[in-house]
Amino acid sequence: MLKICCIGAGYVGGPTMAVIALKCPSIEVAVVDISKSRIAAWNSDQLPIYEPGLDDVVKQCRGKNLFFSTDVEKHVYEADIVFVSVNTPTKTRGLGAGKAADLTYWESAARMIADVSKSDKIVVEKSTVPVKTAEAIEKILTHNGKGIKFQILSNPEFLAEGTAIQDLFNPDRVLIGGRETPEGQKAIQTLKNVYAHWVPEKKILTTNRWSAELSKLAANAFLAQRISSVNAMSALCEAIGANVTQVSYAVGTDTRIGPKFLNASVGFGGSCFQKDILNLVYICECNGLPEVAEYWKQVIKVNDYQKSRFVNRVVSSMFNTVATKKIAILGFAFKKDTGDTRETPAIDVCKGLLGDKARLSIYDPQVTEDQIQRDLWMNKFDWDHPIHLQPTSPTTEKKVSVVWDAYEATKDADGVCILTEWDEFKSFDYQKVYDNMRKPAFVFDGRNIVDVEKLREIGFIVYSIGKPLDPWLKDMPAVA
Ligand SMILES: NC(=O)c1ccc[n+]([C@@H]2O[C@H](COP(=O)([O-])OP(=O)(O)OC[C@H]3O[C@@H](n4cnc5c(N)ncnc54)[C@H](O)[C@@H]3O)[C@@H](O)[C@H]2O)c1
Ligand SMILES: O=c1ccn([C@@H]2O[C@H](COP(=O)(O)OP(=O)(O)O[C@H]3O[C@H](CO)[C@@H](O)[C@H](O)[C@H]3O)[C@@H](O)[C@H]2O)c(=O)[nH]1
Repeated sequence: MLKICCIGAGYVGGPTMAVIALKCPSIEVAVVDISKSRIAAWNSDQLPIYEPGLDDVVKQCRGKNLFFSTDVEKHVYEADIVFVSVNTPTKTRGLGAGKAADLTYWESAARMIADVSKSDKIVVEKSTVPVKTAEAIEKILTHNGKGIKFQILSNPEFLAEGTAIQDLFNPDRVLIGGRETPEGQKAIQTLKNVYAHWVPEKKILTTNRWSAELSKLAANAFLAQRISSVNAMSALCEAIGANVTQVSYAVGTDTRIGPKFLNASVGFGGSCFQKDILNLVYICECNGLPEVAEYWKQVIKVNDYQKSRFVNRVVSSMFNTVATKKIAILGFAFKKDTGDTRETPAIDVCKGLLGDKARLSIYDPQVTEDQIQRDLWMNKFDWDHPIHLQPTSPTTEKKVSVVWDAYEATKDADGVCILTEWDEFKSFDYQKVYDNMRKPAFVFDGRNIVDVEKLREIGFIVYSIGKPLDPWLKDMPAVA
């Protein structure tokens, strides 16, 4: 029986391996992690991540051909194929700080593989890594002096959170990069055979390792660039009275452009886009391409601009101060259908409002108070390390309360900010919300999900990204 081990039981390792186990009953899959609490959660009824459809897949395979364990060395030793899906955060110190990927966890996983292995193995890069990481890892693995042969493949993951199971069941493509030698091609074929259990052959692309590594960074940069482009247009729409939804629809009907990923928002979040673009920028700079680096850097600058523009709108609309005012924050996760808050725009918006001394009442159906409090006080990039290495939750800050009921969050509030597009926010009883708020009552929709006209009829002053401005907002101080 072919044995697979995946190092890293996170948002990628967990769902990816669960789907491999489901689709390949003849393969034994072990997912290992240094975090005891995470593994305990994978073995319980309360999985460590919220992902639609995941519970069902895990329940079908766990204990049969899918196992979660902290015995990292045993499972690596036994495996034929070892996936590495550990954190690759942005470096906070030293060379390349603030841009380059920190490969500490990857390197320690590679050294451990070299130490415990007694048989030949295929090692698969699942984490998103800088170009040429496979080569560097190969050097660590092949210097073990034990004569064991390793083939390193790059197999980047393209799933998006909130739709991970659908994405894994029906991927646009599976990308496998390997050496162009006969041994490299054989390893590619072995991994291809795993995916071929459910992915049509024409969707399994094979390349050399550098192309595979770069394609992952490039795909994320292209996706994020679309969002920054439409967000840049949203600022212009507000200035001239156009409607960004109409503009992006008109633009997206051009089949060369396509309609997806053109929703204006308060900004993109998530653990990948910013980190991977910074990584790409660093690689460009290291390869003597400052103009190319500058081009991609702009995608992040526009994203930061969009978040601060939103905060400025809130403050300027409310008589240029939110000090002591209660602002309800609806949604904290970086997108709907996930409890993940890594790099969520809500962090920057909340910090901006707190900087102006607002009181916040936060509601998100999937994010805990502990997580929110930690996010609001953690340093940049600290969030992307294994959980047990992250700072613990600070003492509760009086200006932030976290509640489990959206109506409670909005009660007696001066303003409401919608920061995640949870479906439930679309079908709210906004009359009830209005009746229980202080007047004038403001709604700032960072996701363009509310019916603006209906809310204005109720009496709200409404700001919606990239939409013609409410007459109230037009007379307010200029927004930076
Ligand atoms: N989250 C996504 O949607 C997504 C999608 C595609 C690619 N990626 C990439 O995949 C990688 C993992 O991302 P993630 O979101 O799953 O991260 P994560 O933080 O959810 O999971 C990583 C896990 O690795 C564990 N770990 C770290 N070092 C270890 C070691 N030496 N031995 C055993 N376990 C170790 C951590 O404890 C953690 O549980 C990153 O490179 C990321 O860029 C993420
Ligand atoms: O039109 C859009 C689409 C998305 N977003 C925002 O962009 C962010 C990222 O969304 P999404 O890409 O759907 O989620 P991720 O889980 O971050 O997935 C991205 O990052 C992963 C990690 O590398 C990749 O595997 C995926 O292919 C890539 O889509 C979120 O804050 C969204 O709200 C918008 O603002 N407007």
